[in-house]
Amino acid sequence: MSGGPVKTPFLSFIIPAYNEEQRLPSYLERVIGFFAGQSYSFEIVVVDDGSSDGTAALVKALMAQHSCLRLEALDRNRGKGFAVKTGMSAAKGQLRVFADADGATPVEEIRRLLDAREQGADIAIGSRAMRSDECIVQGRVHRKIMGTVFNGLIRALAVRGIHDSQCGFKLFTASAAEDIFPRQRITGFGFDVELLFLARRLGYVVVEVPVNWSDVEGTKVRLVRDSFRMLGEVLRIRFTNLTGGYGDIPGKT
Ligand SMILES: Nc1nc2c(ncn2[C@@H]2O[C@H](COP(=O)(O)OP(=O)(O)O[C@H]3O[C@H](CO)[C@@H](O)[C@H](O)[C@@H]3O)[C@@H](O)[C@H]2O)c(=O)[nH]1
Repeated sequence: MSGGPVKTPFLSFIIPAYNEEQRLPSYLERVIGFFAGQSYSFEIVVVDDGSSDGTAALVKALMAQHSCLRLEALDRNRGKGFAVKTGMSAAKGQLRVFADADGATPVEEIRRLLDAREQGADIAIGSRAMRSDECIVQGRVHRKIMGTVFNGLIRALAVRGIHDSQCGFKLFTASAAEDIFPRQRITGFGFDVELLFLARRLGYVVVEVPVNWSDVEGTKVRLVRDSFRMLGEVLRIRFTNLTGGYGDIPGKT
């Protein structure tokens, strides 16, 4: 566990975005409005993942009005994992949070991640699978079933004790981020699992916290195709670990 409570941190809020011209503007306005009312300083880093629509242009237009906003533009579509990694390395905050562009988890839920950090977490991850009276998870039934099956596999193959590896709402301290992200290999949706796997191996305190989440129309995830890809990525994590591909990390087996 590193450090105690962090007072008035500088916080980076990273949003990976791929063809998000429809969903991003309202979320960005909400995020900017929320942080403007907080006592700490912040930056918002949007990583445009080689979008073919007007995502980058709309962020640039908003940058003229909001100095807290930055854009990292990838020259081609590289995958959510690559986009988050890029945002994390461009970020300057003592605390670094990434969140999906559709606002499935309301930005206000960040208080739950910050509370976990105050209590000693190096990494706090939003979870849709933990029971809490305060939390509402709204989504389609087939996705919930797939999520349950996928997370069961994750627990068996890669990271024990995690109920929801895939929720796109996660906080890292700067030191944890700077240790973990350079080791990340997976560029697709399976990257969350790799991050958690590396965090565990490197001895970071990972705390899972229940958050509100709702299925927002316009998901880019293709259930069958992306589920198989993720499964392949999880197997790749095991293989990379077994063959020493992660370099000098404790507990390679
Ligand atoms: N599809 C896709 N999305 C990308 C890409 N690069 C960045 N993203 C961004 O990744 C985020 C998640 O995509 P959504 O379209 O919002 O999908 P979702 O159904 O809400 O995603 C859920 O499942 C994903 C896979 O497990 C999770 O990564 C995500 O957090 C959430 O739980 C969005 O911010 C999207 O712009 C890419 O190459 N492809």
